[in-house]
Amino acid sequence: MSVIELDGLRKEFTVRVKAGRLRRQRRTVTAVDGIDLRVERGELLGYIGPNGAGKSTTLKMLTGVLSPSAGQARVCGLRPVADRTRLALRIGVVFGQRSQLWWDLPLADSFDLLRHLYRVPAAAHAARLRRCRDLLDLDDFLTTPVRQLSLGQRMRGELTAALLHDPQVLFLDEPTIGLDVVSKQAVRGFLAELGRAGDTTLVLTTHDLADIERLCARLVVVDHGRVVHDGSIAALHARYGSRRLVVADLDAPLAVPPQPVGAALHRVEADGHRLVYALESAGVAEVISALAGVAALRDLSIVEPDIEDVVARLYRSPAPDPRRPA
Ligand SMILES: Nc1ncnc2c1ncn2[C@@H]1O[C@H](COP(=O)(O)OP(=O)(O)OP(=O)(O)O)[C@@H](O)[C@H]1O
Repeated sequence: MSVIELDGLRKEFTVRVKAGRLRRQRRTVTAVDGIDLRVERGELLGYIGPNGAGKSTTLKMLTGVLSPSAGQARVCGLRPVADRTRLALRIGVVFGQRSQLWWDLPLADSFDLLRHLYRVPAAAHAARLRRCRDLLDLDDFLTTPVRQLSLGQRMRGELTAALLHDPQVLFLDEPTIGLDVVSKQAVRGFLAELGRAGDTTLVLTTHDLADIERLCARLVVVDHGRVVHDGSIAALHARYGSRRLVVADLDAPLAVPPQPVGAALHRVEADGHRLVYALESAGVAEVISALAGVAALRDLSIVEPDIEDVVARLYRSPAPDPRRPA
């Protein structure tokens, strides 16, 4: 059994829109438009899409906050809405914009309350808290009231709070939003460590693609409520033909730049002093040897394909045809 099973999951909202000076008309917004998905134990899944694609609505259905309009969701074998209380013991949730901590209490007291709420045995609680304290550097602010914590400190507290009952699945909605680089690294490092342990399934939605690159072996891209890509980041690059680039700076421009087999001359810059090759079937060595025979090389660098570029191209492509599977 997969940890997450979605079959034709759909959510429609009815909204009232202005139709003239006084009249209002009902309109149906399809936020999630038939999602089929299987996520296995220990998978780290990036769930991304442009604004309004239906990511949060999907997470809300998976965590029992919203009922689907059609289709089915199973998380840890449970129906998220009908079995919400039992599900709460098996999942952890971190929503960047919302808190599950007690605002006026010191962070440590929130953790203690959560221990009682989830009925975690004292020894197991202490061991898990110790691990989070070490990995997330919590000790400096454990006695600080939550409302006085910085955003980065609070997020580290939220992650701890979501994990103290040892959930099978952790849902994270924009966990690094608004964090500085150091806090981002701390959060990503912690999640990577959690992923390496292999027991917890992670579902991560984010607009920060560096989160995905650092953490997720599998990427699901949604648009207009439908899945438009499901696979690795490498598969996404392959699908959109993004290639590694070799940037060669020359002492002097060449009248005829070489054309190594398996690499395309992508751009000529700096009045011919810089040649940029896109690798197709050739490797970096072939480009270097083709250049070394005819030019004096001053510098050489390799530019990996940029996930931001390829995802932007995917977001700009036309809306998926609802009659065709992604
Ligand atoms: N409660 C609601 N009532 C009406 N429409 C809603 C409601 N919640 C979401 N929607 C609509 O459903 C669509 C999907 O919204 P959702 O918040 O799931 O997108 P998202 O992918 O999480 O976007 P973002 O990246 O901006 O957070 C949007 O068109 C949104 O306006």
